[in-house]
Amino acid sequence: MIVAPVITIDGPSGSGKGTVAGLLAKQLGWNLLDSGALYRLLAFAAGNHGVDLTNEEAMKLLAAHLDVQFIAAGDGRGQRIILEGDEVTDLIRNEQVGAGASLVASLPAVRDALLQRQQAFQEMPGLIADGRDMGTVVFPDAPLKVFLTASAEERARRRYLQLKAKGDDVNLASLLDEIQARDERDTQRAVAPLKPAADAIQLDSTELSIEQVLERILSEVATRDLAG
Ligand SMILES: Nc1ncnc2c1ncn2[C@@H]1O[C@H](COP(=O)(O)OP(=O)(O)OP(=O)(O)O)[C@@H](O)[C@H]1O
Ligand SMILES: Nc1ccn([C@H]2C[C@H](O)[C@@H](COP(=O)(O)O)O2)c(=O)n1
Repeated sequence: MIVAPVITIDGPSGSGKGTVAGLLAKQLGWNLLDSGALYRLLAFAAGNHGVDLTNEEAMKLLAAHLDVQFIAAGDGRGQRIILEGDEVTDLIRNEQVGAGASLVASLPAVRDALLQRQQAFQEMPGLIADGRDMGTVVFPDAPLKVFLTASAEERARRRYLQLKAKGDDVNLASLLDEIQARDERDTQRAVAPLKPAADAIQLDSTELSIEQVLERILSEVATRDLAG
């Protein structure tokens, strides 16, 4: 049986995983898994249904029955996300939902409930998967694993510019605090903590442009002859 190749991109919030994963998927014509969106959707759905984010049994049920569709927009806007029939693509992209997602993601039963759903994205001709545990837990046999980092200050600066461009009222110091709190929770949790896989390539993007990061990853794709 031919197995679709997977490129995993893990790293902390704001390091550029989602941006680079989307560009890579587009360039290679591969499928895309934004695993963080699943945790964000869960936190968002819990809010809609009045479920307590720390209630592991209730969150596990919500995860198992999450009605979500990822649709490639095909208009340069990336993928659109539909939750229970409603478009929530932009609604899940704020630090409040991100913090809720980080909380929910520390529950082992929730991670278990989402495992197979994530692995089902592995289809031909290939998959780009971004998150925190793509290379360590979800796709441990991936032929190319990238761990993308940047300093917390640079990540907060990027997030500030991103949210400001959307018209959000944001404060750089609070964003830095939120990013550091999320780093702490994501790296210190007992189950599937954020860490580089032993065989991951580590890329610090603090002083690299998006294009430079993409170029480095594409050169690894070529070296490994992954794109056929
Ligand atoms: N190398 C880079 N240089 C400058 N800006 C960047 C770089 N990489 C990403 N960005 C910008 O930083 C912001 C955050 O990037 P992105 O959403 O891809 O990060 P992320 O790692 O996926 O974050 P999260 O895990 O929280 O979803 C975006 O506005 C993106 O355009
Ligand atoms: N594979 C993953 C993906 C995400 N999470 C958690 C931790 C993050 O703080 C939160 C939101 O992710 P983002 O959209 O910011 O990438 O979800 C995780 O634990 N494992």
